[in-house]
Amino acid sequence: GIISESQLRSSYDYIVIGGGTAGLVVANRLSEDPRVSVLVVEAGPLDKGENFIHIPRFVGTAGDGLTSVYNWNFPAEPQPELNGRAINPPAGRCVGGSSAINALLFDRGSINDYNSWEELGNPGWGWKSLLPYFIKIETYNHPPKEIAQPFNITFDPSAHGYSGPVQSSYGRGFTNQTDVIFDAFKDLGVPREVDGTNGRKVNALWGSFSLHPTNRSRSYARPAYFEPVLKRRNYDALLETRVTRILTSSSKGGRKSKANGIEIAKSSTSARRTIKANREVILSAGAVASPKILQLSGIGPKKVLQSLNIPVVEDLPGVGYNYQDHSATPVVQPFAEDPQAVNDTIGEYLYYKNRTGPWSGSGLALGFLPLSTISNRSSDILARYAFQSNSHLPADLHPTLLAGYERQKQLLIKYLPTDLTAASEYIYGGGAVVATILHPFSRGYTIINSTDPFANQIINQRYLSNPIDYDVLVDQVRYARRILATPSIQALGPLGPEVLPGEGVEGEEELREFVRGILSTFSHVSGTCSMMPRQLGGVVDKNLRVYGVDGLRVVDASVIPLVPGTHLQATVYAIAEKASDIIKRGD
Ligand SMILES: Cc1cc2nc3c(=O)[nH]c(=O)nc-3n(C[C@H](O)[C@H](O)[C@H](O)COP(=O)(O)OP(=O)(O)OC[C@H]3O[C@@H](n4cnc5c(N)ncnc54)[C@H](O)[C@@H]3O)c2cc1C
Repeated sequence: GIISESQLRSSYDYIVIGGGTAGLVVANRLSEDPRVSVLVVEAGPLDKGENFIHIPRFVGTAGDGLTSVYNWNFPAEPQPELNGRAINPPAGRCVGGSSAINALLFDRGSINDYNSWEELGNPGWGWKSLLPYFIKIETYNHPPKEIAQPFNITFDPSAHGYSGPVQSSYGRGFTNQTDVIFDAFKDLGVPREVDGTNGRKVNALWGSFSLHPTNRSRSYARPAYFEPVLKRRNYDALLETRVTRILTSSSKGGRKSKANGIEIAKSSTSARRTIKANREVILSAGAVASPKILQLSGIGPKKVLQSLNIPVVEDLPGVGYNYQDHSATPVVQPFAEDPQAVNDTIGEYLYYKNRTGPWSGSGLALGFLPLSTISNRSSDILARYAFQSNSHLPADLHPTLLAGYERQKQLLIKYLPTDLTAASEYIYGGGAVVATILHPFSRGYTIINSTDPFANQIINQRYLSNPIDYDVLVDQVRYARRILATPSIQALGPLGPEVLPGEGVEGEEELREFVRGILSTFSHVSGTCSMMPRQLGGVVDKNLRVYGVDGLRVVDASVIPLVPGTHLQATVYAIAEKASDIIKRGD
């Protein structure tokens, strides 16, 4: 159960750092064996059931801005390619982590996305191996006839799970704007897929939400994986406590280190305390915090550690590097008066009456479009990428990281021309098309510049540092305009003039300037403790074990070596379920 510091045992078999999306899965599965003891340490509190956590109408608002209580508020570096703007990556800071504040989209990437993980040197991580785990996490609730028929919501029953912890369903707030983008895609010749969760995550398709099917509140790691097992006597959760360091000792004649516990603290000034791990420490602090904790523990790029006088436990240049994210550009032609603008008085009434109406959410009609669909210069873009020099990369990049980027490049060049890999995602609502780049070529990093665990780390996403990303983003904006210009969208009218990028903003350079001013994050940070061979800059092996340190694994979004063309939560849950099986087997 939830314990106070005074109730801590002096040791546990497994210690899980971070009670977020992945951490709560691992703690749940490991504690299924009553003979082992499990401790989860989470920095944040339990949420208090606020509307902004639970009601679809308000999703996203908990992650907004720098003031939200359940957001880490990590400050990032100003980005030279974004006119000096900084984009702070939101991240959940409560039981459930980012699954408690995300935008509820519950989907999977394409076959190619996961097969490329396997091809990066990770046997057992392709689509076929992951599908059983995608099925295991999910209870899919078919859309009822009254919405499935008028909105033609199709699905592939064989791709879904029906008894997993996470509820996947549709709200009841459907309007004629919900699926109008499908009509626009028809106008543009984009095909419809039956279901994007069966590995064909391309073209026009419906997406469901991580939403409870009857009370229409968020289904996240807390109700799915935490609450049901809290009574287990071998499961302790310590909240509002930060892990400051992983403790290691030398073993095997001093040649290899071993993780044997953690250090914790309530605040920067409070006394530190240590807890022993008899078997393993599992690091699940998320893609921003996990590399920081490794670096604070002496596991990371030697140069960074030595500059701070941190004793080097293991020189791993990849820790904090290969930082990837999805970023979005809106194109807006607003309604003179939006006929579907949410009336909150009616919305609230319907939600509390019978969980219907606009507050209950809907389904999402999405476009996941291949590069050749959104761009008429796709082969030119890929050819230039293939023959590009490394001048856009930091000059002192470690050779293993270079080798890893090179291998990722080969895979992107192999898959981006195919019709089973999406380059951009499109969503429409309220006069706006939001377009998101799914396979960016730029790579960033996050490194510590203080030995104080309570100090901020440097987060430099290096958005658009690879100039070829501009071409994709500019063409993605042009294609969004084509969507808005279709007869289907125009018939929704009366519409005002385009406000973003704005009428007359046409030339390549003008559109680049628009992108610099508007690009925002889709909060899909990944890659910072990549699962890859060590010679490719990897941090963990295919069993998610940290290279060179026994008894230590990373299980969260940071192990994703190449960001998939999808929203990340289902993928993170699936990784954590697979990891739990691996840990139980002792592989
Ligand atoms: C605003 C937002 C919107 C998103 N929208 C979607 C969406 O609609 N659909 C989708 O599929 N994905 C979405 N995502 C992405 C998805 O939610 C995340 O990729 C996923 O939840 C990450 O899981 P994780 O386990 O890696 O990290 P998290 O779930 O973030 O868990 C990490 C946990 O570790 C804790 N922690 C960190 N440091 C310490 C420390 N030192 N000591 C103790 N605990 C610590 C944190 O408090 C947190 O609880 C969104 C993400 C965000 C932030």
